[in-house]
Amino acid sequence: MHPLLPTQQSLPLFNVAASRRIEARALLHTPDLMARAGLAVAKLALALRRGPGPIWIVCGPGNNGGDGRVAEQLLTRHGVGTHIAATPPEQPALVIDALLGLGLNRAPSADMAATITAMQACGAPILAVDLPSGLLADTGQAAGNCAVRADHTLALLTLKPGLLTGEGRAHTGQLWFDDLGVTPDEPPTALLLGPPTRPDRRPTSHKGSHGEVLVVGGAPGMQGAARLAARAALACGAGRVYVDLLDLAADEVADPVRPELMRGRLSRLPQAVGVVGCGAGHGIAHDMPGLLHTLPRLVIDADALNAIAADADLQDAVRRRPPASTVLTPHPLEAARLLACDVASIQCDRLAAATELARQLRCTVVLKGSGSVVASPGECPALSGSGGPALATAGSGDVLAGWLGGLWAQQPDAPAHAIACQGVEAHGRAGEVPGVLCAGDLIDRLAHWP
Ligand SMILES: NC(=O)C1=CN([C@@H]2O[C@H](COP(=O)(O)OP(=O)(O)OC[C@H]3O[C@@H](n4cnc5c(N)ncnc54)[C@H](OP(=O)(O)O)[C@@H]3O)[C@@H](O)[C@H]2O)[C@@H](O)CC1
Ligand SMILES: Nc1ncnc2c1ncn2[C@@H]1O[C@H](COP(=O)(O)OP(=O)(O)O)[C@@H](O)[C@H]1O
Repeated sequence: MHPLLPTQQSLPLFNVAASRRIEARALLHTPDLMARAGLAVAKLALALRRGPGPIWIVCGPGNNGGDGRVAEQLLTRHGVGTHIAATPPEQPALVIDALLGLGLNRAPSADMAATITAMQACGAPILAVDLPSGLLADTGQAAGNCAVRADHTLALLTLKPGLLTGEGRAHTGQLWFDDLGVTPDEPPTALLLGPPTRPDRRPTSHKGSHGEVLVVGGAPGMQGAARLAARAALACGAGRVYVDLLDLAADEVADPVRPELMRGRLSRLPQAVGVVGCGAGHGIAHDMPGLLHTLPRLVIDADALNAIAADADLQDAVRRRPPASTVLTPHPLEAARLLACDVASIQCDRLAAATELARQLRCTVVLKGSGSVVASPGECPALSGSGGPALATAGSGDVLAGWLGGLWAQQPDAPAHAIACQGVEAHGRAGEVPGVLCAGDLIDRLAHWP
């Protein structure tokens, strides 16, 4: 067994209803699923325990608790000290959280909440069985005020989306997976993104082979955002990158730090990939009809999203664009504006929110944040398990938009969904560093990744 992330391949994710169906069919020919689950838990517990103390196993009323009890029997048979109770032993070497799993259907009862608090306070590392108790498998939200913050989570039978999006990453710790020898026999609810690829660069290629990007944004005082996007597109390998800085005199340089970048205008670059909205302010609303009408491939971010949210005609213009030609990259607040709701409504079910926005505007949506979601009409939604708080800094979203533009310039025939999946995963993996990653440094890491 090894930690799941970063994944070496794309993996299917299943919500509660699908996991239940898969489990029911598997039990017909594999009745010892719980024995397999308990064995997997016991093996991992042996590897993770710290110190000579007993392993504290907290078992709930359902099959999640059943997995814990099987693990307890196996560990005892192996000569390992165990303690099954709602209260801790002296100096436990590990806590196995088998209180609540897939069957969580309401906020934990007061007794359970007290046990969760005791697990958290006992000082030993916590291994959650299948799901951290109190975390909803479909959405990654806590069902009540408290959910276990595990150091490790061993997902069993299926991987659930809530382990990876919403608050999931804050509760699961290191993620492990055992499929219990069962191959899922139905389509996934979503896909966990595998390693991203980069476009080939043929030995005989020239800059004209790698496409053009036009970044439109950068109102006065916010030019950095547009420049970050343009630098990211350049670092990604786009052949030529132009910047249309709003309200900057036409003879000023695009970017004093990167002389490779050029000034450009929509009228001269009707075939470029547009990356629009980064640091654009309200002024971008005026340019949006022309950009939406003209450019064959568009990545729309930040203020351009706000302009669309505020204008039904622009929303219609987005919907009328050819299929698979538009990517929107909202963070949760921008998504809330586009769906006319609040951030909590977006975050309480990120997969559903991204899918609904993609349906309404008939385009690809990247809902950013921990566990970014890529949703497009007619596609299985994708979830990224990559990225982390090092990316929670101004400008990292501009870098993503520019990187997507750079990828698309080099792969003009690729559909929006494929570009978004490649870019989101590359951006997340490049952003996995301790501490904080400034946006400019993120571009360097992306350029040299993998
Ligand atoms: N079957 C197998 O072979 C396999 C099973 N597997 C394992 O089974 C797990 C799923 O088991 P499960 O369906 O029994 O659900 P589980 O999470 O144990 O909880 C249900 C119980 O909790 C209760 N309850 C719910 N919410 C509550 C709350 N807030 N506060 C208090 N109580 C609450 C609920 O009560 P009720 O709603 O009925 O009142 C019910 O009694 C899965 O996660 C995995 O670990 C896998 O290893 C694969 C093989
Ligand atoms: N905690 C986190 N975990 C994973 N990714 C994150 C986290 N915080 C931020 N990010 C990523 O960083 C980027 C931030 O984008 P955005 O909010 O638009 O910032 P800005 O507008 O400042 O560029 C998104 O791609 C988002 O997914």
